Amino acid sequence: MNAMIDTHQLTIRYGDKAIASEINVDVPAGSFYAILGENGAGKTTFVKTLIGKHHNYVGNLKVNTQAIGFVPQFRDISRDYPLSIAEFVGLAFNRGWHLFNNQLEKSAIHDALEKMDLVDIADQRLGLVSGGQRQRAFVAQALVKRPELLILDESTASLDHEHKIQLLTTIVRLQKETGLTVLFITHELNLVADFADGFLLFANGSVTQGNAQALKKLTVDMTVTHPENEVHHV
Ligand SMILES: Nc1ncnc2c1ncn2[C@@H]1O[C@H](COP(=O)(O)OP(=O)(O)OP(=O)(O)O)[C@@H](O)[C@H]1O
Repeated sequence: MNAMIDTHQLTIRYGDKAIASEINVDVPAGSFYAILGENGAGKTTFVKTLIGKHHNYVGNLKVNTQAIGFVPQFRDISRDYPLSIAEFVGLAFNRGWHLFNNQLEKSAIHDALEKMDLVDIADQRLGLVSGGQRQRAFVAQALVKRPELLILDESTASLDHEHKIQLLTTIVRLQKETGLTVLFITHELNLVADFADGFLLFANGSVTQGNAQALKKLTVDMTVTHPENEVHHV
């Protein structure tokens, strides 16, 4: 299968300090990969490198698409945020606050809203909807330009269990139906162990790649260590 992401002896740094060294990974196109590791292990820096926002690295990095949707970890949306969900999703076209989207853009916005099950509430203000609906809107905005690679940075972290499952189910359905490649940064192995095709584990300055079976084993091992059932320290 074609690789979506392919690295060879990739070392990512801040200044002179290596955050992750000699990374050799190969993420197949169309797969769902969990990105795992403790706080500060380098996951976010790795994805910033993939999307071209972090340039301090040596070695080889190939990302086989320019069409990348990224949902960052933190977004400050207060209750008085003025835009509706549809307007927020339309910001992907970068027209600032005056939203005059053309027909093609409008249809792409509608598509993204549909994919994330947001059509019925598209006119509601983003600041006033539930946390789960807001996360879906963030993902919809990342989908507007029809990416081939979708990267989510802890998108389920703030949600209750039911909404975590709902969001993930939608994303996995999209991945299967459209051949999207998904990188999902998470601390919750239990959440992804049943359907991820593989994982990249950031630990001790290096990265280990594993398949679905290895992820299940890792999850069992970690759940024994962390009986609260949510794994925060890999
Ligand atoms: N702008 C920066 N300058 C210098 N060092 C940084 C900068 N941003 C992050 N770091 C360091 O790089 C390391 C990796 O951080 P990164 O945010 O990539 O980790 P992470 O695995 O995404 O963590 P988390 O799970 O907390 O989001 C950390 O040690 C962090 O302190």
